[in-house]
Amino acid sequence: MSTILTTENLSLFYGKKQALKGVNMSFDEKGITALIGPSGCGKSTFLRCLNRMNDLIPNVTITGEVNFNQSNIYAPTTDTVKLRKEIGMVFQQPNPFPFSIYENVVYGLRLAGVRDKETLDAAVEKSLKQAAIWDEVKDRLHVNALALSGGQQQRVCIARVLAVEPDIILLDEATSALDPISSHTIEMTLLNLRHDYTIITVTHNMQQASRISDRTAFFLNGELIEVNETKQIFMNPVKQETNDYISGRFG
Ligand SMILES: Nc1ncnc2c1ncn2[C@@H]1O[C@H](COP(=O)(O)OP(=O)(O)OP(=O)(O)O)[C@@H](O)[C@H]1O
Repeated sequence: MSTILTTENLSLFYGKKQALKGVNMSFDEKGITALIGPSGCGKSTFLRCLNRMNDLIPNVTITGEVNFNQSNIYAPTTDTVKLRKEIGMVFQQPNPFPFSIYENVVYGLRLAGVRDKETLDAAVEKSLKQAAIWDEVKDRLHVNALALSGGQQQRVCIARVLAVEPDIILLDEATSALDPISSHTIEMTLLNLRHDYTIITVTHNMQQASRISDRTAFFLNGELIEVNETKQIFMNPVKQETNDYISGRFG
């Protein structure tokens, strides 16, 4: 299996406060990695570093490297719009644009200048099928996406990311605002997508991490404490802190 993404000595400061401390981590192509750890340990901060979403926050200083396909995404020449297509992101709160389902899905393609209706139609069908929502919406593609349920909106957001054919999908607590049935549907969707995409997901839900992820990384106070196959992390962690966390001693 080949490595798609690595972080090297990655640190991040919000003003003077250090939120990430020299994180070294590598991600193989395909499969799901879950990032777990107590509130405030830096999981979301780390995730946002992977496609430069922290650039949008004032007073942030980042040191170290994030290498994607062998080049550092923090190089001044990086095209961040292109980067965020290659490394797409799904957020905690479903955030469809106030347009039709169809226009949400083709948004990135239109921005990239795609105009051909057949190409756009095909992308809509393919992405909505991949996001496991095609059957529910195929007869109302021109309805406003905001009219859908939260779980459906989140799957439209996943389809919007998929439409631009990313290599990596980042999810920041993407099911935590949803009801259990919608969460389950998204989990099933991710389990199908893991064969074709590299998926990195922040979750507070340890059952979810153990159900869906291939690898799990445990963070504490801005440090990566341990990363390994999910079974190993939950059954036989190497570090005492990991053991304490997964056995519910803190967090
Ligand atoms: N925009 C920001 N400005 C200043 N400090 C921030 C900002 N975002 C996060 N932090 C701080 O950085 C630390 C790490 O936060 P982060 O949100 O990455 O943790 P987390 O593990 O994802 O937490 P949670 O599970 O609660 O979402 C926390 O102390 C947090 O207060």
